[in-house]
Amino acid sequence: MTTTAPLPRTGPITGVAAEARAVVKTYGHGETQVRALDHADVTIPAGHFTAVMGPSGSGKSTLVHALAGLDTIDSGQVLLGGTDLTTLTEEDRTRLRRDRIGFVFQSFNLVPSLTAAENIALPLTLAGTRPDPAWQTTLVDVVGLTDRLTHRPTELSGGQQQRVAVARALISRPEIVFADEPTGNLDSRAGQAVLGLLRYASAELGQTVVMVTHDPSAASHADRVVFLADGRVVDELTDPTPAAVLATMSGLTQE
Ligand SMILES: Nc1ncnc2c1ncn2[C@@H]1O[C@H](COP(=O)(O)OP(=O)(O)OP(=O)(O)O)[C@@H](O)[C@H]1O
Repeated sequence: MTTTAPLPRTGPITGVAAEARAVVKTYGHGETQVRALDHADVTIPAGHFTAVMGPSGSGKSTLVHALAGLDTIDSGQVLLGGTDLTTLTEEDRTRLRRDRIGFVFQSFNLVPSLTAAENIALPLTLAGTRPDPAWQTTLVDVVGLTDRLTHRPTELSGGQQQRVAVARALISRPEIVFADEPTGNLDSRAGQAVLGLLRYASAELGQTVVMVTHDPSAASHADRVVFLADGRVVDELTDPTPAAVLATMSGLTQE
């Protein structure tokens, strides 16, 4: 990662980027019904790097999908900036995701037929706009892909593909970037590089980042970790260390 020049902040570093209020989400019906979120409350501060942890099945993905407008909820409120997502139509949510949110997935989700440069620019291409050349150059430099821009995903390592995905998530300077297990398919060195980038995006660019992870060491890169159990936020840590995250996780029980 090249960090020579100071970079412009992408947004405010104070205030609230997103909020879930008393969110309930159930799947299925009758006896097979599962309450994935059970009055979950969380506040995501703008410009911070927040990690979401919790035992398997505690509702992490469901919470992040609700915050990102990927899924509807049964009751409660989800706010992104000043927008209440629960009042939006499907079409408006789709547009909001495209225009205001960046995503990084465990499985990279790059378009195989496009080069790294084209993948990075894709959110803007889809929105009918073009990247700001200076910002694109800066991002490509930050993620260390300057000499890989004409490569297609199959010609890149997993770590390089995920760095393309991080640049793609940042290219439109979204209000919030959601990363769902971004290091889950990477070896530890490539994982460290991706975590370093997310941390850099937040600390140096003012980017709000929310990351779901199972890994205490990954979570310790965040400013704050929120812990879910049984569909609710039950604890949080500020300036986490891997040991503190592990200790908190050990104290959580899941049916
Ligand atoms: N589409 C679905 N249909 C039915 N049940 C679901 C669905 N998605 C999630 N669930 C259930 O909701 C609960 C919460 O799931 P969720 O994926 O949010 O948990 P998680 O904490 O992200 O788990 P993991 O760490 O294993 O990925 C689980 O009991 C899960 O089985």
